[in-house]
Amino acid sequence: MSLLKVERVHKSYNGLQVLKNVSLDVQAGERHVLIGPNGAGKTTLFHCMTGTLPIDEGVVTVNGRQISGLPPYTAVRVGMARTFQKNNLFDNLTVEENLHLAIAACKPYRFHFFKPFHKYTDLLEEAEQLLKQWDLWERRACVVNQLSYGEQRLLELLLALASKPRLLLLDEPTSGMSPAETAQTTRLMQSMPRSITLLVIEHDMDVVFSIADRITVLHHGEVFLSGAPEEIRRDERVKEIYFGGGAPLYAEA
Ligand SMILES: Nc1ncnc2c1ncn2[C@@H]1O[C@H](COP(=O)(O)OP(=O)(O)OP(=O)(O)O)[C@@H](O)[C@H]1O
Repeated sequence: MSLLKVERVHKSYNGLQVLKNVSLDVQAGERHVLIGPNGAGKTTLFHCMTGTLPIDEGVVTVNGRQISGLPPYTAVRVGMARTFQKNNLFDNLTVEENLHLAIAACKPYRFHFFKPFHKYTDLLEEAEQLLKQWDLWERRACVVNQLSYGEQRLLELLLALASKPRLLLLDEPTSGMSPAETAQTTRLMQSMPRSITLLVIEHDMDVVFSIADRITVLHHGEVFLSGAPEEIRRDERVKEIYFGGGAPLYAEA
């Protein structure tokens, strides 16, 4: 069953056409990875899907509900969450405080000035569970600007999970990470329940082929090819697009 449908989307920046007739179908539970050279239009497509940028033409639906042409909070309401290439964290707050804010933002709370924070037990328990589940419990009292870049990116992923999304869009989740952090983030994506559908922009081919059920290649703003990982791996034209041919897209086991 299709969860996300992008149909014939066009987008230009000041006359420069960046997306041309892009269609994409992401099945519920799928791990769908979007690849393509720098400037192919991948992040722009995320912006268009989430309503961060208006699209010129086309339709985006989640679970049959049209979200294109509507404000970004509509995407959140239908269960979409995303991370960005750059972190959007509160640098001077702790890991735990950032998470508390993210959880609170998704709840219909009315905070009471005289109610001590420790009385919001469901919120605190939810934060504890997420921190333990995703290996950030030991780092909960650290101020964000004391974390490594990789830990900050991991925290941002955790904040996206706090909204209990059914569709999670990750924009280059491993960029700038050490090999150990990349491995940890890959494991995290692999271990997410299938109730969360993943659409991931990724350049690291080891990560791509470790997580993908399906891969879509974007090139010059158009869908060049969409298929199973094996199909993409063997396609000479995809190698050509990425590396000018020659090098393998992914080391054969
Ligand atoms: N705000 C903007 N105004 C004008 N042009 C833009 C803007 N944002 C992106 N572009 C251009 O649109 C094209 C697609 O950019 P986009 O960031 O979507 O590509 P990408 O595939 O995500 O690249 P990367 O892998 O480097 O992140 C590029 O030519 C880029 O220079």
